[in-house]
Amino acid sequence: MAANYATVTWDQLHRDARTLASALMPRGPFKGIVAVTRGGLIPAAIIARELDCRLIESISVVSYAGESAEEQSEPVIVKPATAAEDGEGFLIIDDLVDSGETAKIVREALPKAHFACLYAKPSGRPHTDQYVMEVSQDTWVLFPWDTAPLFVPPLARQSA
Ligand SMILES: O=P(O)(O)OC[C@H]1O[C@H](OP(=O)(O)OP(=O)(O)O)[C@H](O)[C@@H]1O
Ligand SMILES: Nc1nc2[nH]cnc2c(=O)[nH]1
Ligand SMILES: [Mg+2]
Repeated sequence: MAANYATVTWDQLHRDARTLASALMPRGPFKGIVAVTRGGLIPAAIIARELDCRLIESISVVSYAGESAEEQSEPVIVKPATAAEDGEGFLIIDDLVDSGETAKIVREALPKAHFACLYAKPSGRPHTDQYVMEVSQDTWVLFPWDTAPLFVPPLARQSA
């Protein structure tokens, strides 16, 4: 279990993706973007719009989860990014790097591509070329697609 949770709203995610797009501008234009499924899909769509990039490829990576969603095993590429070849001129987008294992396997497949993500935990930082915000290793990031608003009873009505 993570010690902390950081909730990212749709607004915040959109702002952070635009911030990343802006930081990526001087490195472009890119031949195309490779989205790392599934978490990289929405950030990649926002960044592709800002960079006016229309060639979008995906690399499908699956980490077969353990008992809890926060336990992950070795990631496996189940669909390669064929259109990106060795990655030259391409931008890889994921939502975050945590252990860095996903980024490592994706970069091995596309060694010449530039890797960028929104959030980076310390262990993942060496595996990304760029990120927007650092998050501590003991924080679990809750993305808007993983969460829903929930009724919370008033404090006065909660039993001890
Ligand atoms: O640095 P790591 O420890 O490898 O963790 C980061 C990866 O974990 C999450 O994906 P996940 O495997 O949960 O799958 P999803 O993107 O399909 O939700 C996230 O989207 C990153 O791709
Ligand atoms: N949603 C989510 N998925 C992850 N995969 C690895 N780390 C994380 C995290 O902090 N949040
Ligand atoms: Mg992912």
